[in-house]
Amino acid sequence: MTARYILTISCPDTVGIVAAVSGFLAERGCNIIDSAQFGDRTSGLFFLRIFLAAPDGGPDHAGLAAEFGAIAKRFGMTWHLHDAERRQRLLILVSKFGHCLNDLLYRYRVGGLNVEIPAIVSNHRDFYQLAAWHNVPFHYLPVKPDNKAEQEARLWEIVEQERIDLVVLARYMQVLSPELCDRLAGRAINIHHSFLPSFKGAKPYHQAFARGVKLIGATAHYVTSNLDEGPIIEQVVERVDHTLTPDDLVEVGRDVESVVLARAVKYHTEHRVLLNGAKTVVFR
Ligand SMILES: Nc1nc2c(c(=O)[nH]1)N[C@@H](CN(C=O)c1ccc(C(=O)N[C@@H](CCC(=O)O)C(=O)O)cc1)CN2
Repeated sequence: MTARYILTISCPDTVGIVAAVSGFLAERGCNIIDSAQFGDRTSGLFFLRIFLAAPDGGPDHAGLAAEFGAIAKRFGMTWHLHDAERRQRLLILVSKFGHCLNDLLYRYRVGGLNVEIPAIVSNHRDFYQLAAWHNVPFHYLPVKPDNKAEQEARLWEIVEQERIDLVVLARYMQVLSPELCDRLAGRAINIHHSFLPSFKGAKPYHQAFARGVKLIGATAHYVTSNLDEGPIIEQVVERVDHTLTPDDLVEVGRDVESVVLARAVKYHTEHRVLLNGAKTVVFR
């Protein structure tokens, strides 16, 4: 079967990057199936994503990567050559609200996400049966006032034991420590139930009700030690009005949160998201 890869690149912007990369691929008989690029004039950085097919009998993954090194060095690239067929391994974290977890598990079941989900972790037992129904191991890791470090150590053990690529905070209502955020930098995505930067922290729907907004939304972002400040991957808004109570806003928000988180997980696991400082470039 023809090997397919996704090449992602970021580097200082200059003339000749696309020509050099496409020339490298053409010389090796690689076919470009899809390509997208962006030059950020503010940061002076260039971003490129190429979905490619390599010829049978040509260089394998390691061979292509080794040969690409010279070009990468010439342009000072941060780059990755991903196996397009490889399913990323997800760890889903959840607390008491299960709509995002339920949505992700259904998309996984019907093949809407090219991933594996070897584990779910929760600080509550509420979704033990949902996990069992989907045949996904469930780990109950309660958080008490004096056990945060031990709880996070056990969480990290699961990340390592299950060879986790991406941690998804699907309404996980515990703040991760700076140490864990550093270990999971660029591979932990949280769904915040507001249209950031509005209404950070806990209870954003009550804040929205009190403010009388006409639009509410949800934001998927990478997790950093600065609460709700991580690079944004996806946002969606929905119109609301004066007739809706806080509980009504929570209900409207459930659907928006589920869609936003699922899109962000899909974009990340398809290597469509590149970090650009405190922001992202998303090749949708
Ligand atoms: N390091 C980070 N950890 C988490 C983030 C983040 O951005 N950086 N996002 C949160 C999710 N979240 C909002 O989206 C959020 C969750 C929880 C809280 C909070 O104040 N939690 C209290 C405990 C609440 C409880 O026990 O129910 C706390 O941790 O003291 C604020 C925002 C996920 N983690």
